[in-house]
Amino acid sequence: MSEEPAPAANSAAGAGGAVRRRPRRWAAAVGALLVALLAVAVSSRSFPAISSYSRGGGCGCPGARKYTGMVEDCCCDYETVDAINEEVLNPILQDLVALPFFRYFKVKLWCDCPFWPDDGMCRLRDCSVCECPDNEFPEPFKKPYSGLSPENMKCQEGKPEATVDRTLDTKVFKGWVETDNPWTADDETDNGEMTYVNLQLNPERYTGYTGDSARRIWDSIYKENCPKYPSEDMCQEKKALYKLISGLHSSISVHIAYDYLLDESTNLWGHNLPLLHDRVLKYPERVQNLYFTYLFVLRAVTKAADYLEQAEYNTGNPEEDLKTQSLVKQLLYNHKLRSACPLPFDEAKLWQGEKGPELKQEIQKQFRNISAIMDCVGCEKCRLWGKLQVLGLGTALKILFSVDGENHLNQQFQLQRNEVIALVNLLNRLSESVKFVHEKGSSTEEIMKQQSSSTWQKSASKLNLKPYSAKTAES
Ligand SMILES: Cc1cc2nc3c(=O)[nH]c(=O)nc-3n(C[C@H](O)[C@H](O)[C@H](O)COP(=O)(O)OP(=O)(O)OC[C@H]3O[C@@H](n4cnc5c(N)ncnc54)[C@H](O)[C@@H]3O)c2cc1C
Repeated sequence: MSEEPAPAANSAAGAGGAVRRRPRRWAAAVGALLVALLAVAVSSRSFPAISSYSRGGGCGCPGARKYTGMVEDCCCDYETVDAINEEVLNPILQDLVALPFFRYFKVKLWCDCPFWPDDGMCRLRDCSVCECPDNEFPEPFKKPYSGLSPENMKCQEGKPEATVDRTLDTKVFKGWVETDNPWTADDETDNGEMTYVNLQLNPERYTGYTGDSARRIWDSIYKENCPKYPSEDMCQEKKALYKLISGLHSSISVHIAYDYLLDESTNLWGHNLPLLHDRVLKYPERVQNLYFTYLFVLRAVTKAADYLEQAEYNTGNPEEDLKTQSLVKQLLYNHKLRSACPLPFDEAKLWQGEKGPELKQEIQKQFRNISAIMDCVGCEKCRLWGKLQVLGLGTALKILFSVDGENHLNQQFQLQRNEVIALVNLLNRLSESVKFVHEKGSSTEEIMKQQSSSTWQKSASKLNLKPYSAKTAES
């Protein structure tokens, strides 16, 4: 696997503006215009259906797939992942996460960073999370009448003054237990500081969180907790941890590109395909790691099928709850999925050597650290999704590695309600990323190849504008 080149300065991210800088309106306008032009160029092209896309020639001819064959270290190929994702998994997951059981996530949002002082670097309203009033929860989640007016019944983004009652009714957790997850920092049992968030009202997208603060988080994760050694020096297990984090990172970048603030002055949101290219597509390894993480989490979900099938999905709304149960079953036992990709990832190959138990403890500690670092993310919405997705990964790790001698889940195996919510939402996020990369990947790459600096110069001269430079900005 090739080493990644040093990161280039990202013009697309620059168009969104750096943290704490005054926006340079004309530069932002040109940037937004170019992004919008590219988005139109790409979206006006016709995209073949999965089957013809998969059939592209294997000789570098137009239409050939860039990613073919087995996803590295997994047991399923790219073509199958794309087809199954689009036809089966993505539609089920999209419906599932919109249902009451899966849309409320319990999270401690205001946390002290255990490693360095908080340096909130978020500049957008979209960075902050809408915490939902207690009376928006499903019936069994409710505490007795709270006296809030009907206006407060809906969670409204951008209303930081909205009263949030954080009292929780422990009956909510009926049938669900509070158990420790050895893979994550112990966040779940401390109910007093938890709040419920409606994930549907807080989509993961561009927030403007960037610069030193974000960089420090990723640096600390990669350098201290899952370094990428040269392949030959890296054992399977450490390689898997690196790939999981890198795959998650790719997915976060894809979501930023998918839902980006193209023009702040008109509040225009849309796809930022140059950003997708610069942060993900340009590095094949990042795409590969995204597919790896998706298959890893999918394997965890299917491995826990018996447990998840029998879990209680009670929110006090029988119709919605029945739908939840039915969709969970469709997800777990879909025959197309089971026959096309019966074992997405083979976890039995890990921890086999003499040093297996020792290694497991070491990697568990590193992952717990990564989970604790999420408290240092300086943007509330990024922290919410960072915490949810790291908990989802921790849950996948717990499922895959809580096994008896026969590699079945051991008898005492239990999941918390929040772990199940995190796991399914994470799978949905990854599924969305895989879908977007599959749909837009090759055309974006093709256009980016053709797009040279001359395009920029042409567009800039038409508008009688020059590309951004510090000098012109100051003058
Ligand atoms: C937990 C977390 C959640 C976030 N959520 C959001 C969000 O919801 N919305 C938002 O707008 N911003 C979010 N951010 C910020 C976002 O991830 C970027 O850090 C930010 O946009 C700046 O991007 P960048 O181009 O500097 O590179 P970054 O994405 O910060 O990457 C830093 C460095 O890591 C390496 N790298 C990048 N991608 C990969 C990969 N896939 N695998 C391996 N190495 C890689 C590269 O060397 C790169 O230079 C989040 C950050 C964190 C830490």
